[in-house]
Amino acid sequence: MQKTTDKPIVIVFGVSGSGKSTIGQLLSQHLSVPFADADDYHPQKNIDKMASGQPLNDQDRESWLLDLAGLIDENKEKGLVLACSALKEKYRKILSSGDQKIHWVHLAGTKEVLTERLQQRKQHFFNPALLDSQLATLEKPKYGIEVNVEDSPEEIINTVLESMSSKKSEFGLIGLGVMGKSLTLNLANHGVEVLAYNRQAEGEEHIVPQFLSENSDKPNLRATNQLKEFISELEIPRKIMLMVNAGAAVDAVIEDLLPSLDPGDIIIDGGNSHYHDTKRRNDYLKEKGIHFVGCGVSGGEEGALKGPSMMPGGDKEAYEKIAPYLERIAARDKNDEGCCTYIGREGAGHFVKMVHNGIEYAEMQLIAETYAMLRTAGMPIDQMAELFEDWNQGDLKSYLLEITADLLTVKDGDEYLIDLIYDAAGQKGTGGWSTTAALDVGVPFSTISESVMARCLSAQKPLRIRASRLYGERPVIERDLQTLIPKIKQAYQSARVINHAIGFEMIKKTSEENNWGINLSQLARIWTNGCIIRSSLMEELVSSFKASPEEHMLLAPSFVDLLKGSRKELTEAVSEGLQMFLSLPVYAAALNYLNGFTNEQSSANIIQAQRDYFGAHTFQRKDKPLSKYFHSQWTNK
Ligand SMILES: NC(=O)C1=CN([C@@H]2O[C@H](COP(=O)(O)OP(=O)(O)OC[C@H]3O[C@@H](n4cnc5c(N)ncnc54)[C@H](OP(=O)(O)O)[C@@H]3O)[C@@H](O)[C@H]2O)C=CC1
Ligand SMILES: O=C(CO)[C@H](O)[C@H](O)COP(=O)(O)O
Repeated sequence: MQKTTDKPIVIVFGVSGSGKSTIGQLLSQHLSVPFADADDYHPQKNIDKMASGQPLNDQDRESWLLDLAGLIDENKEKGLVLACSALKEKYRKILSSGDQKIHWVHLAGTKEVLTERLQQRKQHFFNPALLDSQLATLEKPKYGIEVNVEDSPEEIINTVLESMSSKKSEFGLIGLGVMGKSLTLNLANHGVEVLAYNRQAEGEEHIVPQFLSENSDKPNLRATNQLKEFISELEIPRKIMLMVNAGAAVDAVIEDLLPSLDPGDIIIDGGNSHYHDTKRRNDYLKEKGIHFVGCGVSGGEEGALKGPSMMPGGDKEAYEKIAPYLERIAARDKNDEGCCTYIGREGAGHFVKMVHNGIEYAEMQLIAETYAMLRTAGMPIDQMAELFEDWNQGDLKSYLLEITADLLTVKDGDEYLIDLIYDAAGQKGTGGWSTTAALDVGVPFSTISESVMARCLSAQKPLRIRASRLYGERPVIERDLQTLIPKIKQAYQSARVINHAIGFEMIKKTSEENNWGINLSQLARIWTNGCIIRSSLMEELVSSFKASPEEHMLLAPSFVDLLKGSRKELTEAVSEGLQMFLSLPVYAAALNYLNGFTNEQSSANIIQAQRDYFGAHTFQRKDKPLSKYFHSQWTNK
């Protein structure tokens, strides 16, 4: 993270003869910060080489530049003006490898002026004949400020000070919706000079002025509804995060930006984009020299403000440039590390966010099914809120359980608000996309796909009303809550474990297929805080995947013990719920997965025989090598 402090770090750079030391010393006096001349930090072998008329090569410069980067770091509180040639971008990259914001001042002059200055120098080790080589080496940056060496020192100092006081923003964010507003404030609260943009759509003209007036106490926060201004007011390379709706809006914003961007600029898509779209955008922008990072963000409005979980993927080089920003605003794990890690190439970041949401869908549905069982068995809402609150103190602790306990306490007049909410679930796509993606790699995904289907079925409310009238009332079967509650608690715990195993298995398989190298333990770590599926189970998964990264989660001894110990309760809870005519698709899917997963002999021999019977699809035999395929004539008729 480039931190801006009262004591700035300024690097005055340019070829020999440009006056770096003179201007640097004057600047240091004006800014009241120490001055250092990079030439004084050259090892003797470099000085000798230059004095003998030989130019330094990159290898000669590397350790010198690293020493200078160390000097900058040592001075980050005191500030520093450093005079240094820093002719190439890669040298400047080493100098700016720390977390300090650097003000770059380029002293530029013509060859004639510079030659004349060098010829007037006395007792200096530089050989004027090397000027040509230095001018050829110089790569002018697109950032920082360029001043003319022919101006007087006073004029140069004034120009530099003026430019430093009218600083551009270091990070841009597009889309001041629910997430964009919170992320912008999060960045600003962490000292980032952030500039936000929201289009001036009809009826939305108030967004930018209102946002600014609500946050007028933050001097490092700016906002505009003029795209041109937004682009020109960002430091180069530009770092622009999009928080707009997934799909066409992301492409539209990219197209609007492209004509004004420069090679090396970085676009970060923080929305819930489809990972195939992210790969496509990655390839498209790469051709144009623009870096693209598809970054899953989870935590909702509050998480985005106080610390979300961040899942960046795509261009690793670009990620490294924005990592300090993302890691700084991310939630902290229990060891105070940021809940943000590079996930993998292409759309890997958005892929894991999509599966995160799949796991989220099923976790939400499990709580909804638990509510349905307890409610049907006669538990009042207030007691259920207390029960969930109690469960949330132990092994079942999770953000989703916590908010459910809370939302069950909310009343509207005399009624619980939950009883007034129309029971048709919405969805924006990620759960369904993850189901399709699971089918692409052939991974069983039943808890998650069932949770998507449950939302689809819930949305058919008018049809359900008619059907319920035709099929009649549910049977009223007396349930003893005291015996049912512990059963459901164990069933809930085991179904959650199975659901997580299904989600992580899908990530493992897809990562292998795409050669993304996703580290499941690290992924679980960044999901321990900030995101919607954070839980104590997730904490357990960090060490479980670390111990056996290649193994199926349900083969870990601790989970084998847990599921063996609660299988009976899971079966009984599902059975009792079904007898109450309740729809429990995710509980049932979890149980069916467990039964299928742990049965050595499945019934798929029948499927294979049927396929071969009607379609000559062939089959393998248990009593023959699996490399051989057989076909039978089958009919005895
Ligand atoms: N809400 C949540 O909990 C989470 C959402 N996400 C994802 O983050 C993204 C943003 O979500 P959220 O903030 O909730 O959405 P909002 O609907 O609140 O905000 C969307 C923003 O996108 C802007 N926008 C939409 N279309 C365009 C366009 N064509 N050109 C320029 N700007 C456009 C809107 O501008 P205008 O106001 O002018 O319409 C608005 O600022 C989505 O991909 C979402 O799935 C991710 C994690 C959590
Ligand atoms: O990404 C999220 C949380 O992690 C969003 O809240 C997302 O919108 C939830 O998905 P849906 O709207 O389909 O329920």
